Parts: sequence; C-alpha cells; structure tokens
Amino acid sequence: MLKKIIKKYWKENSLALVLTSIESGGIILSTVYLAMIMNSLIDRNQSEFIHAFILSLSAWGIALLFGFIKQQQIIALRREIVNRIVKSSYKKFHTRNPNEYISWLTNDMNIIEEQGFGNFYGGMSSVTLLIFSSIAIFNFHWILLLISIVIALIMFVIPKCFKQRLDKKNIQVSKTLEDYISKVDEWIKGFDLLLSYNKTSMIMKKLNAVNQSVKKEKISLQNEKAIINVLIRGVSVIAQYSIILVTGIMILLGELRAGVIFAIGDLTGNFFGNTSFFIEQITLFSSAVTITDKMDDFVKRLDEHHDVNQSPYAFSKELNVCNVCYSYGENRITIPNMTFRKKGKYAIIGKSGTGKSTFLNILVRNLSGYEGKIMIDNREISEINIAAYRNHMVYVPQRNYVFDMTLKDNLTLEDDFSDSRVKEIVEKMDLNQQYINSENKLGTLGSHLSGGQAQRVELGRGLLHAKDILVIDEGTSSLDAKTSYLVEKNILSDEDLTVIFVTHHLNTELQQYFDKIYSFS
Ligand SMILES: Nc1ncnc2c1ncn2[C@@H]1O[C@H](COP(=O)(O)OP(=O)(O)OP(=O)(O)O)[C@@H](O)[C@H]1O
Repeated sequence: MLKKIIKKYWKENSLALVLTSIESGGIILSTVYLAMIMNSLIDRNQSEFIHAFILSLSAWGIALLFGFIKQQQIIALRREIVNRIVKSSYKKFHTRNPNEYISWLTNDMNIIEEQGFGNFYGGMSSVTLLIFSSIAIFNFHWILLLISIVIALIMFVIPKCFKQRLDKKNIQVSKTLEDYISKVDEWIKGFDLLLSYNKTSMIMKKLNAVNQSVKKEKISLQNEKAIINVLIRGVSVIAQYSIILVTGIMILLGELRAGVIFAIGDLTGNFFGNTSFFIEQITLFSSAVTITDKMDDFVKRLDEHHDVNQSPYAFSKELNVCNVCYSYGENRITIPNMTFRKKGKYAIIGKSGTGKSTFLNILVRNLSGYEGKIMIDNREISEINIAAYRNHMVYVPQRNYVFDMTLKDNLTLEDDFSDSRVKEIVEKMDLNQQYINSENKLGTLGSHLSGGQAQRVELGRGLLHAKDILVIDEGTSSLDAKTSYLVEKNILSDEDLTVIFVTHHLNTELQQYFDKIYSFS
C-alpha cells in the first residue's frame, strides 16, 4: 500500500527530491553565505549584506517547505487506510480484532513515519551529497571514483543478505504491538470489574507479560539493524583506507599531486559515509514497507462497498423467511418460517442461544452464506444492492453504542433532521429534553449516561433513522418496567414502520400492539 501511495504522490516526492538537493546544496552554501554576511559587515556593504541574508533565509525556507511536504505523505497514508477500513463489509471487518486497526493507525504509522518516510527522505539527501562528493573525487582522478563506485556496489549487497530476516522482525514487532493494544483495551476496560474482586493487580500482570514480548521483539529488531550497520560501516572504513592507499601510490607514481592526500580523506569519508547512510536508510525504508503488506492483504479480501447512492428500492408488501439455516462451524441453527407484512409489528421470543440475534444479523445482511430463502416482495434479499437495502432497514443491536458527541449528534449521526423531529424522538424515548440543544457530550461509550439512558439513545437513533423496517434486538433490556412499557409503546405506535422486536420480556399489556409473536426454539 505504501508503494501505491508513493507512486500516487510521486510528483510531490520528486519535488521533495529536488528540494532535498537544493537543501543539501543550501547546507554547503550556508558557510559561503555566512562568509558573505561577515565580509559585507566588515566592508559595511549594505546591499551585499541584504543579498546574502535573503539567500540564507531562502535556503531555510526551502528546508521548512520540504518538511511540510514530507508530513503530507503520512497524512495521505492514514487517510487511505481509514478509507479502506470504512469500505469493508461486516464480515471482513470482523475477521480482525478492531484493535488491530487502531494499531495500524497508531503504532504502524509511527514505524512508517520514523523508519519509512524519515529514511526515504534521509536517503534522498545522502544521494545528493554523494553526487557532490563523486564530482569532487572525479575531479582528482577518475580511477579513484571507479574504485569508490565498485566498493560502494559491494556495500549494497550486505543488507540484501539480511533483508528477509529484517522484514520478518519488523512484522513481528508490529504484531506484538497489535497484541499490546488489544490487551491494554481489554484489561484497562475491565478495571471496574476487577476492582470489585480486589484483582486490579491482574492488569499489571497481563500487561507486563505482553510488554515483555514487545520489548523482546524490539530488541531483536534492533540487534538485526545493528549487525547490518556495523558491517556496512566496517566496509566503509576499509574502503576509505584503500582509497587513501591508492591515492598514495598514485602520488608516488606521479599521477597525482601531493596535496590531494589531504583532501581525499574528507572526500572519501563523505562518499562512503553517505553511501553507508543511504544503504541503511533504504534498507530500513523497504522493511517498513513490508508492514503495509498485511494491510494490502486485508484490502484484497474486501468484497463489498457501501455506496449509499445506489439504485432505489422500496419495501411494498411483505418479507418472507423460508427454511433458513445458518451454521457457525458445527453449530447449525434453524430459523422458523416467518412472514412480516409492511407496517406490521412483530415480536420474536425464545430461549437464550436459539438464534434470534443470528437471524437479525442475517436479515440486516451482516451475515451471508445462509441456506433457504429470505424474500422481500418476492426478491431474494441478497440480490438487492446492499446500500439501498440498508437505507430502508435500521438495526438496533443488543450491545448499544454511544459516541462521545452531543445527544443530538448521537441521534442524527450528523444527518439533517429538523429540531422538532429530534425533539419528538427525545420525548418518545423519555430522554431529558434539556439535553437536546446542549453542547454537553455523552462521554466515550456513553460514560456520562446510565445503562438505560444509553439504550434509549440507541433506540431513539433507530427510530429517527428508520424509513421502513426497524429491527430491534433486546432494545429495552436495561429499562425499568414503566420506562420500557412507555418506550416500546411509542415505537409500536408508529403506524408507518414495520417493527421486528426481539425480546425476553414481552410486556403482556403490549401484546395487543403485535400482529404476530414468533417463537424460536
Ligand atoms: N460469532 C459466532 N461464532 C460462533 N458461534 C456463534 C456466534 N454468534 C453466535 N453463536 C452461537 O450461535 C447460537 C445462537 O446465538 P444467538 O446470539 O443468535 O442466540 P440468541 O437467541 O440471540 O441468544 P440471546 O437471547 O442470549 O441473545 C449460540 O449457540 C451461540 O453460541
């Protein structure tokens, strides 16, 4: 994926390359500018002073611009990853622990930022300095440059021998970091529970264990890098001495003047120093690219896109469920035959584990690969464009999810709804009216709300967005009898909606509102 991004932003990269060259040139010229500034001060030459000063400022300006462009690349990569995650289907998204995505966008981005782009641009800078030194060495004698190039090529072979091991270690580090994020999420969130058991020390124990693995993998990666660097620098030192030796011989043979010996050390130091630096940087850069391979793999397995502007579709008569079975491996679940008429109200009851949530997940097309038929107005649901289908069906899942936004934003999900409609929903859900225009946020995962309030926010969101069919999975399980009666009655009184309501506590007083009650066994 990184390769793709680099290709896509090649124009900016090549610009950055030019800027790096100018920046490197600027670094060398800065001494000249300083000398010019000092000379102009001594000579009290005002125009020369301004000239040198502007040149000096321009060099630094370019360096700053270069830094800005470099930053843009990382932003682009983050955006690309988020874009790909957003486009994944329910099934693909859940092939991974959500914390892995968090790790991609945090840890992996840091690795790519430091080890990837940092080295990429550093490598570009070395190339420029390398070119300057080569020109200078060539100026003395072409044989010196030829020998330098041959040794430099040998140096390029060294990291190739270690490439596979380095890539593997980079991936290992990235994986242990994913694991670390997952464990931090799992155990830190369990704090309240563990506190009541006097077992918060478990957090320390579990996180220490996974931290040790991160440390071990990082040290192992660091060792690998150190071995490569020592070898490259070793060859670089030997190369410098060899060139000095050759220069000495050439002076004795009368091919070069004696003064060259004083300059060649510096020049070869620059040449081989930058060659080894370049090799190190490019090696680290290319192994950072390997991390993005796992993201590519994820993207290749995406099969479905959420394009909400797809062809229109309308629910006009009825939805039929006929001989549907779903298997989780060996566990085969049989769904009873059911019919849901437009604008009808249906309850689904049944013992825990009989497949009610599984059915709802099939119905809202989170799960595919079922046997049997689910027909909506005589059309198999899997044949309808998924985005268009979801536009008509709203699903309120068993586990509610409240974002750290205001009540209004949580209900509307930042869609356009009139204030009066939002107010009506807040009333129907028996939520506090004073929250409607409040700027107060509801806290991460609704931490500023009670369990029952969070559930009513989720139900309100569903009711507000539902156009045709509202599917609710135990949506009132955290509410007291009086509130759940009120909220359920308000939902069931909506004449235009088809409601499919899974519940463990069917309110006898509300039975009259249901057209049919289906029982799972
Ligand atoms: N992702 C999954 N992987 C494997 N098995 C699963 C998965 N989800 C559910 N199951 C199994 O499928 C069966 C039906 O689960 P489901 O959640 O649909 O039941 P339910 O009737 O909704 O239960 P409850 O009333 O307790 O919510 C259970 O045996 C459950 O263990």
